[in-house]
Amino acid sequence: MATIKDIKAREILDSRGNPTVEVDLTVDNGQVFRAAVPSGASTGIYEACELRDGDNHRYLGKGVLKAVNNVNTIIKPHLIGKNVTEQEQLDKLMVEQLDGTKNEWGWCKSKLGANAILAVSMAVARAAAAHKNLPLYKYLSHLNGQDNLTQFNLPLPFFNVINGGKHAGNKLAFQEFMFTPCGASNFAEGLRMGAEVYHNLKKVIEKKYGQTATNVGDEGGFAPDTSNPDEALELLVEAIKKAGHEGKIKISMDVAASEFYDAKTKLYDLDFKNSNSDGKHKLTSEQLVEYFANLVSKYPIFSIEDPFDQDDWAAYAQLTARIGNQVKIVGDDLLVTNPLRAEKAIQEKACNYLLLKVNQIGTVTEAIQTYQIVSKANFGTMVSHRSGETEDTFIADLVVGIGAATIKTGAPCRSERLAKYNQLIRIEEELGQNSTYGKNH
Ligand SMILES: O=C(O)[C@@H](CO)OP(=O)(O)O
Ligand SMILES: [Mg+2]
Repeated sequence: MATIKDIKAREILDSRGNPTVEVDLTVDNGQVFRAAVPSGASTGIYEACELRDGDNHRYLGKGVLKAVNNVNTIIKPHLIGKNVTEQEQLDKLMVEQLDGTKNEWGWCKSKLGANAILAVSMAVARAAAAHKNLPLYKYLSHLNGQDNLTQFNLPLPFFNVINGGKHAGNKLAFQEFMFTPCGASNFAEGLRMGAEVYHNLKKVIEKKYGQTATNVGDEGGFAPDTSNPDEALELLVEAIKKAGHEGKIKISMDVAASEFYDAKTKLYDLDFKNSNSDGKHKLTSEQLVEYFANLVSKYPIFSIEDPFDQDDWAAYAQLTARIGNQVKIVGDDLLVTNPLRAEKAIQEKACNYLLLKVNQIGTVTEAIQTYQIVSKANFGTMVSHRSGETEDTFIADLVVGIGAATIKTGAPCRSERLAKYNQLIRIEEELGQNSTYGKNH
């Protein structure tokens, strides 16, 4: 048995220079296991609570000293002496007994903070994996109810190379334009192709808009000064051709439409970042359905994430009925990795793919639970980073461990993104013949 001897939380900075929570968990033999939580910018309103301090002084972003203090003074005394292999019980103890806050969508973690709870939850999983002498992905596969697997799949990576929405200072409404090297023969080759397209995209953008247009957004993607999604897609198609990977790549978008929906008028403003807007780019849900159907007929599109606002269930169902057999309709703000919202989406046939972000729900146990719920309904799952990231690589092991088919963790540049992609390279190398790539997406 490996028991918890000490837990220490601290405030560190994420990739945007905002405070976030990191935890060091020490077990009885003296080994220390570390975990850090990421933070979103286009956060869904139904996500578990990310506890932030009231102050705005020390940094541009608000601090997380309350969450840190909750780990050090409330969670720690209750976890000391507990067995690290009891993930589910420990997560339950933190969520239900120590926190205990609930809303219509279940445990909302607003007392201790999902950021406080998750950092501990992830560190517990790392400690248990080490105790069982397993790489983290194999231990997470055990938590997913699959013991002694010998064969693992490496996911298709989705590189976010053109940034818009809340993640960039251009006028592009859609937040992310991604591509995936589905024609690669393994993950390492896929990552190389990713970098090749990325570098070619830089040249294409430079030629079209000039040197200053190659500035990057929060996730390392370029942020050219266009407001037109079609134009962004054309740039990507050209870069793929230029890199010589035509036919081997598919494209995905995260529209992050909650960011530009007006609940009063029920309109989506595709020009929401343009202060000189003539107001001509406001679309109804029905018009947006047509818009997406048209894009799907023109480009090799794999998935569309958050095509509508997080409460526009009817529009989701309409789009899924219309093009859901050709493309994945991915729920991020819609599902927020929440078991109850996942069940509602299944019932209403609102989408067919889960975006899984561990910090949206706040424990490893609940994240896996949501994955299992959607998997039973034949949804696929894309594991995801946040726009504010750290060097923690937990999600790379998670995607392989639970067997999710796809992952998005930004552009193939910037270390907080590459930390995850590079960890996947290592896992693939370790598995050797026992790995496949890009299966079951
Ligand atoms: O919307 C998203 O999918 C994410 C990650 O790319 O962004 P954020 O972390 O800002 O919510
Ligand atoms: Mg999203």
